Amino acid sequence: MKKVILVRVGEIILKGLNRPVFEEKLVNNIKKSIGSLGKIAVIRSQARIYVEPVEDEYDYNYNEAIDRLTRVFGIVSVSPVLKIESDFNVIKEQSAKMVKNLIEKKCYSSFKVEAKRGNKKFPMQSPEISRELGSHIWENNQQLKVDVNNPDFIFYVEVRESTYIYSEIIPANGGMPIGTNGKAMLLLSGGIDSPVAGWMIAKRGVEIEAVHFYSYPYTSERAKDKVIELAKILASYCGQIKLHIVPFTDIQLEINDKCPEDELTIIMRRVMMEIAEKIAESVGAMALITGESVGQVASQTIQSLAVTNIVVDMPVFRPLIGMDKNEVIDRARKIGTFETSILPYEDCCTVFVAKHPKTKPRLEKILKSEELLNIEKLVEKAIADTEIIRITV
Ligand SMILES: Nc1ncnc2c1ncn2[C@@H]1O[C@H](COP(=O)(O)OP(=O)(O)OP(=O)(O)O)[C@@H](O)[C@H]1O
Repeated sequence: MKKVILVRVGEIILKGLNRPVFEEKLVNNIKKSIGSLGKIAVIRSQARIYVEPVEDEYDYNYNEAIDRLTRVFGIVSVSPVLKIESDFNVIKEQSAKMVKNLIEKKCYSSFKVEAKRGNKKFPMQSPEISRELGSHIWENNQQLKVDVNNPDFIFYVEVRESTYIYSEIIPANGGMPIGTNGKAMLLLSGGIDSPVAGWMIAKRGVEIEAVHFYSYPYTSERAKDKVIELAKILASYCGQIKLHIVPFTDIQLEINDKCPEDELTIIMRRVMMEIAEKIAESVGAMALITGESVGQVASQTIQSLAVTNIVVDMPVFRPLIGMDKNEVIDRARKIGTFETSILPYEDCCTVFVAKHPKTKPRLEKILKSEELLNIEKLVEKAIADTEIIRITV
């Protein structure tokens, strides 16, 4: 008898001839995610993946493994499953026991059994298994009634070489396995939006690195720790993240000193994009990601986004572009970044900020203001002094 986790995959099933490549990536990502929990095998079988201990009765941190698997992109759901011998007496005994445990924890009052027979050597057919097992479960748990139309829970039995019994299907995030869609560079602030933006693109199988602009001493060590914490939460989905912390103070002081006050934000944003693109190129990332959304703040009008965008050649992914703040907050809560994002530490964007920033900047005017700057060397120095932190779970 083994405590197994049944993993269901989503979109990669549609990948036709490329499917094995995607599956292999997913299996590797699963191994990386739970490898530290013990001697656990990851077995591919038809459209499913089984995560199971290498030895019978082997004890491992089952709940932690389930939790980690629900974060691996490419998985649509998981089920905690008991793998037992394909012998009907064993199936009956273990099923009645499993249901007893279940109804001690949850107040269920009705159920039905759904059986699937994959092993044609097994002497009973699926409807007979469902019927016989249903009545055995009921005899041992008479507070339950059978309801085939609208049961409180379904008890699943899959008879293959071995038999798998379970009742729970835990939804995961779906998406594509990380590493199947190239690499992108996330501009990660300490706010609510950019961690969600990074999560959404990572979900599509894109490996993520992150760049954070840090204006010490105008922003504190704690602001930096907060960004590291956000990157750690993202790494719990992505496996690992390389975080580039760029010292931005000298550049901000130069912009603050030489440029019109109402252009500070837009010019600062353009320099950030330029630096992020340079770092992205140096690590083989092919796109940038930001947490911008149309109309959210002055620097996110269409005119501002256009003036920001034009400074880089790489595609800029803005997955939140059409989302309302509330929708972003909901997502941030679900993925677990919200509580960290709202910690009240300042970001470099909030330190040097205009009272009335331009909402409709004109490119010619911005370029003219940028001529006053002498930042090429400062940019080079900021990149050279960038600290790299490798974040793993
Ligand atoms: N200090 C920073 N380091 C890295 N990227 C940043 C930084 N500040 C802003 N950005 C990037 O610019 C985007 C827009 O930032 P802005 O401050 O205008 O909006 P925001 O809605 O407050 O974003 P967020 O909630 O992500 O902080 C952010 O989503 C992020 O991608």
